[in-house]
Amino acid sequence: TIITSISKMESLALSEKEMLSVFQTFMRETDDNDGVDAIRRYQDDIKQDDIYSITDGFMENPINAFHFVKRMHTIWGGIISELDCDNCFLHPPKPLLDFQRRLQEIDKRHGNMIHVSSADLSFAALAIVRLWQTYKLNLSQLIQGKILDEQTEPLTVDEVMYICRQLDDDNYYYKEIIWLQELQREMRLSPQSYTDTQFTRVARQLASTYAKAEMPWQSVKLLEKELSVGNDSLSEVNKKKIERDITYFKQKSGDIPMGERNKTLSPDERDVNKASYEALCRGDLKRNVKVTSRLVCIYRPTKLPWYRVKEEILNHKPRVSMMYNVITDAEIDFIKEFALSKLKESTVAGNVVGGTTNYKYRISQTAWFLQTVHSNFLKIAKRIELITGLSTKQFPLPYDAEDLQVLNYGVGGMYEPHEDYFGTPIDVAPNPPFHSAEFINSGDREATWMFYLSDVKAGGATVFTDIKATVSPVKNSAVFWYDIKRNGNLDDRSTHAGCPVLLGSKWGIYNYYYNKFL
Ligand SMILES: O=C(O)CCC(=O)C(=O)O
Ligand SMILES: [Fe+2]
Repeated sequence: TIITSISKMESLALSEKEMLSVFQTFMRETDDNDGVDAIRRYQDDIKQDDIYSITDGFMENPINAFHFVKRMHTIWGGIISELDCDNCFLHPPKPLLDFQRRLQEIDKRHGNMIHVSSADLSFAALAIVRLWQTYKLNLSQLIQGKILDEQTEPLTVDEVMYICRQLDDDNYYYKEIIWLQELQREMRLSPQSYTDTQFTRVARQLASTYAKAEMPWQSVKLLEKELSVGNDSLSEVNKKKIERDITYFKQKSGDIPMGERNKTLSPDERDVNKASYEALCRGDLKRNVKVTSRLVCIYRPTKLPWYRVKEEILNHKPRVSMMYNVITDAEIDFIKEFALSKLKESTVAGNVVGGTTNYKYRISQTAWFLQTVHSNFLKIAKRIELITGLSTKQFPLPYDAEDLQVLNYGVGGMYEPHEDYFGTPIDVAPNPPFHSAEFINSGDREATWMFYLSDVKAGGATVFTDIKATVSPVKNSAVFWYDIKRNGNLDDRSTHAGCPVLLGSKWGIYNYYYNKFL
């Protein structure tokens, strides 16, 4: 899926401009008598201004990204499925075949990305909810297209309803109700901007959600209110629909004794469990002064007398440090460019779930590189070795260091709390991209190094959930920590996460070093 990398989406936006131009050619070469109206009709949906307004950084705003994914899926996806329809055109005219061929060329040139699926759209919608929840965004502003101080196109009623349906599919009724109520409130502030059918749809969805949350008497109440408020403006058809719903929900309420109609809404268990992690992501948790008063910055010596690194010690047990100015802008530019076309969906590593993608858990794309792939990679591996004192040897086998992973996060991209160690010997159940031969006798991941290749405008911190530390990405720096104790035991205080990216495109290079204990 495309939404797992912001930078991939930026490339896709370039393809869209080319798609528009071949569509325009198709429009010029055909007319109403060619029997291709099914495609020509899309002319009205395509807003050239929207396509041309995409400039640098556009996709770094999740609302923009959502609008874009929606357009790619519904409009371009619609055109593509018309073109791919085998029985629709018995004698396809030449311009149609040309159009089809040109789109395929664009697709091929840009890495086969132009098919944006309904799954992409659903993930983008859920990303908006995740960001709202994690960063406690103001929902009214969010619906109006505003995140922090960035204003963009508002979410349409359709889009909010779509987001609500995604919540519904996952049984997140509490959140769905909050969203629907906010939407209803927005709409009532300027009723003239909406149709009575829109009001009816929102009210009926809200009623149905209340019923699913086992409060059908609330469904009755709010629909009755909708009838009285909208009395003059509702069409007969919509009134009928609402009346029918009222009868239905009254029946449902009938089964529930009056005394038991005091249920109130409460947040979903799944969200309650995440509250402290989310507070860390916002930087809202204060650490114990006993711990923080012992934290210092040092010039960390290396084997080279003239090379010292600015180290900010963020925690002692286990040691977690930020290292400043350890990669140059030139190296960063090279590596991003080098990695972009090789990015693939990130998998969740480990012996148990190894090699699987899980979009509830991790939303990013990764490219893996041997150090020898280019001198720049070898150079940064050597630098890490110099600074940490850990061996980064890859050959001869076994590895002391894994391949370098270049990573770019997606829309609302994150990596939920986890440990980097495997906990069991890696050669037991190796999974791609791990190859058994390289890891036999390597041991387990004992330390993690992560370069930040970008600043992140908002969100995207690396947080340690046990020691309660929040590390905000700073371009050119790196965070370094130990996952295994000196005695070789796994250190469960190393649990950490990459928080959802709110605004920006987060890039990193990750590297893991092996002990020989297991
Ligand atoms: O991106 C981050 O901040 C954390 C990533 C991480 O923990 C990992 O890739 O293992
Ligand atoms: Fe990690």
